[in-house]
Amino acid sequence: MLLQETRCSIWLVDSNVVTSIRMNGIATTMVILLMGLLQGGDAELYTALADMEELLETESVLIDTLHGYIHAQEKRLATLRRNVEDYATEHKEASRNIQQYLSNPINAYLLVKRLTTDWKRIEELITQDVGKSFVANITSSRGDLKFPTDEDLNGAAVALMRLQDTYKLETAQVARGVLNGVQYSTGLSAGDCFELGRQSYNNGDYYHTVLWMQEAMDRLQEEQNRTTTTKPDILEYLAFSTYMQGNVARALSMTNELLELVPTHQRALGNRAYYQEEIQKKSSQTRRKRGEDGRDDVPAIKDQQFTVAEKKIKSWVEMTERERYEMLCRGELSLSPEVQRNLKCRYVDRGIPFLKIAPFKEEEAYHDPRIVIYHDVIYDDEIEVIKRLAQPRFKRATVQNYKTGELEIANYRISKSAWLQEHEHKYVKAVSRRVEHMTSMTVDTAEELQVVNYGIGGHYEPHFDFARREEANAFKSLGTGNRIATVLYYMSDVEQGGGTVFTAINISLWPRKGSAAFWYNLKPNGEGDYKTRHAACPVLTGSKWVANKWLHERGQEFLRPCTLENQPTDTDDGRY
Ligand SMILES: O=C(O)CCC(=O)C(=O)O
Ligand SMILES: [Fe+2]
Repeated sequence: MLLQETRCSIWLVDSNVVTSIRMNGIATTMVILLMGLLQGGDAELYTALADMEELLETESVLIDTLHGYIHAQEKRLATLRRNVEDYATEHKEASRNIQQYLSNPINAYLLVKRLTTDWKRIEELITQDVGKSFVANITSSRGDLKFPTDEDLNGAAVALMRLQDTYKLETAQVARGVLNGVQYSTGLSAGDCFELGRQSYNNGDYYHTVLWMQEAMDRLQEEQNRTTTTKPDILEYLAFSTYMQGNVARALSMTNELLELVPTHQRALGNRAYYQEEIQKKSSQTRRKRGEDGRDDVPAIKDQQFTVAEKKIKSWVEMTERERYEMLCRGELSLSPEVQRNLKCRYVDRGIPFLKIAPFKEEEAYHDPRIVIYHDVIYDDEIEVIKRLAQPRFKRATVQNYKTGELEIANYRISKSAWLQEHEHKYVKAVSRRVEHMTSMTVDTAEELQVVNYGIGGHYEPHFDFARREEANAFKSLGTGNRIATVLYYMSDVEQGGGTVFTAINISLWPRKGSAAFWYNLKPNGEGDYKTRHAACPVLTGSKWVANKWLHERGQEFLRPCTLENQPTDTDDGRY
């Protein structure tokens, strides 16, 4: 069980805001997440964890079928064994005194019978294809059973690589079933590692191919019954990927090792000649260069070390957004103590009678842009109903192509989602309308409730929720203007990973079942606030469920009066 930080321990009512206290480092136990309900869904099973539960159902049918097949085979073999034993006994009897045996007409008859009808029956037993009916059984129920496709296998492998990179997971640790120091499963065999390497290879990802083929090799040395893969197979992939990574000498030595094991390996023979030629070409080029300027153009080891050292001390402003995103996902960037001190937690009632009895718990996560978290604003029974309604309608989440305005699937957004309308269930309506109390805006012009479930490595890379000027067509058909604000309900805890991170202001929000994050995407003058750029980190372990409510500009004119001025652009820590 992992611990998750939450900063609020004391909640103060509205009137006490000025004197409210910020508390740091209070740990709350996160609940390990159980997967959602088992229902429909479309292709691309790996994109939502909830859909993958159906694969366990498929596996259970396969296990039953295999047990049935083995049982039938055992029965067949037992009959054959009995028959052969009978034959042997009679034969032994006959061999003792052949003439005497055959002089008995019954024996003579039985011998003939054994070699005619009895043998026919045995022949039938031997040639009988018990397997066919079992395979036919699975094939006929294929319509009901969900089978993953090769695309699913590839998607799941790519997701694992993404997790490995984002969370800096060591290959050997992952192979042992350890994720971020937590032991989860029994681990991977050499053959499993080989398959991961092969998937990476098929994607042209030679970096991960090398990592996983190397791991396959290490695992193979440890495995007692080395049957899950073979050394020559690993060496072949390893050598070529090492070459593609630019290390010809190493690729050559691996190919030589392969040829020692399989001297007639045709591809290896061809590759060896090619690598040798490459090495020769390179060394004559280097000789020529040295002759010209008297020095080697390979960077000195010292220079390389300097580059690495330089990387380590990069400030966050110098980092790429990708680097910041990954650090935020790992929880490695946090707000300065001065900024944290000014963020408050308070009870709010907004003068609404119902909230006077049960006020919202509002936690400030950032000031500019203002991002707040409301705790305990969606209840377990509401979550269960919403998940149950959404899952049969799940579709791979889409993104808008900003040139064409078309919705399409993209690898930078991997999840499944469904839209729910208020009239479908009183809970959908309640959850939608509650947003009005949180935001003091109307949801009359808001989009329907978007329910999202993230599968293995599911994520959504940095993006804006609002449409930028160049995306003029984005919400045209809705006729309600741009997305003025976002309310993001968290409908699950996430055991590891799955944070919502803001890459321009360096904050990470960690999903907590029952909470909701709220922020304005647009400044009061209607311009998009680029500081709201955010992302959903890949889910490392657990299943992540969220629901989006996007509010639009229309109808908010008197609720959030616009100004001609922009909001101030400086954050209170002066970093942006
Ligand atoms: O799932 C999250 O944490 C964020 C999702 C998000 O940004 C979106 O759906 O637009
Ligand atoms: Fe978003």
